[in-house]
Amino acid sequence: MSAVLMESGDGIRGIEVLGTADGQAGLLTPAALAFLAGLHRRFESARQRRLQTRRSRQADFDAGALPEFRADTVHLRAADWRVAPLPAALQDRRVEITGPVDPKTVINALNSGAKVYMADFEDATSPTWGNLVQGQQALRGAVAGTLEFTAANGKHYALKPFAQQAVLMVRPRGWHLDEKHVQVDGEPMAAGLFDAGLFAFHNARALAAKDRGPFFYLPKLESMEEAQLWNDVLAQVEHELDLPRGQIRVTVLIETLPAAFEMDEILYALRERIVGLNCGRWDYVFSYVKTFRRHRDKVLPERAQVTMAQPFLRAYSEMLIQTCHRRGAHAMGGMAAQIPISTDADANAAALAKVRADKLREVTAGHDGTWVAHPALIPLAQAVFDERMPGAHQKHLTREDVLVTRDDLVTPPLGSISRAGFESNVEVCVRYLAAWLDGNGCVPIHWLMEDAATAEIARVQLWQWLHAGDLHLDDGTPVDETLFERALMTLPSLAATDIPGASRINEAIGLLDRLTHGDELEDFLTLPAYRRLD
Ligand SMILES: CC(=O)SCCNC(=O)CCNC(=O)[C@H](O)C(C)(C)COP(=O)(O)OP(=O)(O)OC[C@H]1O[C@@H](n2cnc3c(N)ncnc32)[C@H](O)[C@@H]1OP(=O)(O)O
Ligand SMILES: O=CC(=O)O
Ligand SMILES: [Mg+2]
Repeated sequence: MSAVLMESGDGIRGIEVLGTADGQAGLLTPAALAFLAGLHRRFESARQRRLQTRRSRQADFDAGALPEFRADTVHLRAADWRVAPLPAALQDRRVEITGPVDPKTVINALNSGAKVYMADFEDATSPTWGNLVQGQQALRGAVAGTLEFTAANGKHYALKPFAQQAVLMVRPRGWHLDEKHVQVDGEPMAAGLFDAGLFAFHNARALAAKDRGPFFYLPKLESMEEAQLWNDVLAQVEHELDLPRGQIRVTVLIETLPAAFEMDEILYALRERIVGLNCGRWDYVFSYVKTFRRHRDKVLPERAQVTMAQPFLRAYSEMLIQTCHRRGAHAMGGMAAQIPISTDADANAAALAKVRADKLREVTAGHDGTWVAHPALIPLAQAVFDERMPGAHQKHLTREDVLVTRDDLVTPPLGSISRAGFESNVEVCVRYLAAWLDGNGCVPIHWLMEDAATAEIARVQLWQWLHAGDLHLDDGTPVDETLFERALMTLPSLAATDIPGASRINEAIGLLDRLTHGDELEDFLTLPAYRRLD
């Protein structure tokens, strides 16, 4: 790593940029670095306090406490208030495509015909320095309308005219992650502040001039105080960039179990800029397992059985719809993991049928839009929403029939763990980790989209199953070290294949082995894995 120490007397003293990537000088200008350092100095201690609160809340859960609706905000839940009116560009969000931030994906997604493209620095991006710099450059080119790309096979990619493009939203990384390549006064800056701050610094005025934002998706929040912190950050960004207050708009992912108990509160904390909540189902399941890591009575069945039709997930999504519609916000659905299967027509039809059923469930329940993983799924999702949702949204569906209690949200579904389910968790963890370490944050594995959220479910389940004691597979086999080691032993041969990240397979096996055997559950896979990047 090389270091660029900015210490002229021009207000950017103390900023160190570690690592080099093509084009970084044009992004990390002295003015941009000063702006980022200002955000760090103003908000880092508040971020650390919020992370400490997460740790103490988890200690309570580990001691047997259950999440509960807050007593100190009853008045806020009971009162009538609505979020600020939504901008025209975000009235109709029926199909949103998400994807990593490399130039080809950015162009394909913006050209895809979806209403929105969420450019993802979180679950779908491995945050190598090169990926981050390239992603910020691609997004800057996209906003300027100049982004082009030529692939190694010679295929050329260019943007469609602006009016035909999806609306751009950006998902910065969550509060838990550091960006180690930018150090301020000797501390790594918050990854989310780096992603959102740098994007806003270079693009906010151009987007505001077109009434297009900036628009952000905020991931992995756990409380209204964390939402308030984002609100403070974005108000400061608006102030420094001379944007009108409330110009920056956000959609918040409700993808942690604690946040499900604070939906109203999160909307309230961000009421001047929030436009919707989204059911981030994969991180939500991950968070459920993590929250109840020490609760023997809340062990989930294998990943494939934990579908949105399970009562605890249906309760969460219906409560999200009810809450959003009461407050004038969009209630966005989530992502089915199936992707098109190019090699087998029957399997492809079955996969598409699962996606269609998922979208039908969402639109029938009252969601105002949904996510797809792949451009080929857009027509399918759009057809389902067009048929059932003739208007731009369906916020008139107030879902007053929904009554969700704490027990509805925390009661686990019945189910089992098969040998295939156990082994699949081991394989997915190893293959995903290997790809991530190799710089690829979203990969197809057995024709399912796997990203940091889906892989996390597999990882924390393995830890919980092995630490719960006295669990058995559905064929009676004990869930123990022997079962885990046997499953791991089959995987080193993957290093000789051409799957994404093959060269990092053995490293991934070692890391999963350590994570699964640890006495304490690591909060995020990406924390130890990030120490190995770059
Ligand atoms: C839990 C959550 O957080 S969900 C959000 C995070 N997850 C995501 O964003 C999923 C994004 N999806 C993807 O990355 C990909 O679709 C994958 C990895 C699942 C599958 O990728 P591939 O196997 O490469 O797909 P495939 O080969 O069928 O791609 C065909 C074309 O579609 C493009 N494409 C595929 N997915 C996307 C996408 N999400 N956005 C834009 N273009 C895409 C490919 O670039 C390729 O383009 P080309 O024909 O110009 O070369
Ligand atoms: O970010 C989405 C999720 O499901 O997790
Ligand atoms: Mg997520």
